[in-house]
Amino acid sequence: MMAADQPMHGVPPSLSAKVVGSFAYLTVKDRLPTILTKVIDTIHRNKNKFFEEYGEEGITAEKQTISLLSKMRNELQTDKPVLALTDGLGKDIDYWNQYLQRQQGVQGDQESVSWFKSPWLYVECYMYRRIQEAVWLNPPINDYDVFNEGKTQSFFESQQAVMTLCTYLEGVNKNMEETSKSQLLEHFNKLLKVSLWGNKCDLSISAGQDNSQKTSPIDSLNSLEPFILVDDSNMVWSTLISAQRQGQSGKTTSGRVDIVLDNAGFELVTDLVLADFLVASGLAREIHFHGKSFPWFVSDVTANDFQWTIKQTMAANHKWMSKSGVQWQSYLKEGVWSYHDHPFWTLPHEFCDMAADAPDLYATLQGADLVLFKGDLNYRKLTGDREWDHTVGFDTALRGFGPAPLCSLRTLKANIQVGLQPGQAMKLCSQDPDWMTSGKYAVVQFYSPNSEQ
Ligand SMILES: O=P(O)(O)OC[C@H]1O[C@](O)(CO)[C@@H](O)[C@@H]1O
Ligand SMILES: [Mn+2]
Repeated sequence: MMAADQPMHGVPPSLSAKVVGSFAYLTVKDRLPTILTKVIDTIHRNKNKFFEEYGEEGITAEKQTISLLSKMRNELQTDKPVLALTDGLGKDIDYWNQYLQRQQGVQGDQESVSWFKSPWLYVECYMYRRIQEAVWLNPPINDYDVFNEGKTQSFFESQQAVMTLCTYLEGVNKNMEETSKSQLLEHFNKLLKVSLWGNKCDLSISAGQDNSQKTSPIDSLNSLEPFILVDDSNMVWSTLISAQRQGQSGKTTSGRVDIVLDNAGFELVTDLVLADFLVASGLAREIHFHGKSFPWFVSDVTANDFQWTIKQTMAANHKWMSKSGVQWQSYLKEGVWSYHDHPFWTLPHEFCDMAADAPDLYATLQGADLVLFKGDLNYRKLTGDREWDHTVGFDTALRGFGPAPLCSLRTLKANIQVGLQPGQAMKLCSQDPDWMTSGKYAVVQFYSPNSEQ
């Protein structure tokens, strides 16, 4: 495993809060402490609930969790060294502690691996792991999801948009038999873009503020088109088409699509709707969803969120929404859809480390015909969260990561972007200085290992 920021020929340094005034700096200085304060507040507000469930033990656990979190907030704000994990509870602990040791080797000594001096990707991931450590160390509240309230709220606030989307899906699926290939392509493009823009709705960029979808997701698509900086959706389409094979019986079978999920709430619904369409249209045979094994980056999907969302959709008091939920549940039951998690998704590693550090996960992804990576954090990990020139190719920034044809569906919320045309970034900078962090722009960026010479 390479530690981040290791000097390597031609590979730029990691983004870091050590660059005063940078987006990384502002995130570590302001946004992360705000998130931590909200977590502390949430736990405190739920004190009575813990008491009702567990009595005095619940209250003691609440106090101890808060004290560990306040301690961490203080370490962060005073730029203290990153500490080894102590919970001994996750399968991931050795990976985290080895990563820290390597960072110490790269950055010089123990002192220098601190919150502001280390790679941003590393310390930001580490904060979420330390939140989990504080919770895990405190039974009986150790299975409490500190971000659950925000995730469920964002789902309920997007109800109108979810209903619109499920109604649209019903219209598409109902006429599938008579759909021509060009109509199919049109539906595919729409639902891929809905899933793309669904990524605007994460809760971590807004430090937990309301960020739900209020307008019709289908109607907004045309006006959003100019904000897509790279659009490789035609390559995603052709990958799906070329994965279709004629079976012996003359029946066509299609490929497997893996979706590396990002946020719960509206974004997850857009991903489920896309997955439903891919199966119903025969563009995919099987969908594997990948989520997080513990609460992560405020709004990311865990197994619990995944099941909860499908149950809520089933139980909705809206004909097409509940029909969709029932369909999704049966896809899961039949194994057409499956949900997976792996500790690697909640490690700080760049994805180019996956083949060496999580070979089982890499091999799993190799079984897919297409892997869709949702969201900003996945993009940061795909590209290593490094100071790449904007015109560097996506393939270069992936640094050998390519288990299968892959596509990033991401709205820009961090100052990294590769694969742009010469001059494109300069123009954006002059029109809209916040273009990389506002979530207003997006990319559909594709790479296939099969097209390598
Ligand atoms: O949910 P997403 O799209 O991965 O976004 C996570 C957000 O958190 C950040 O890491 C910022 O703290 C950004 O990269 C991004 O804005
Ligand atoms: Mn997220």
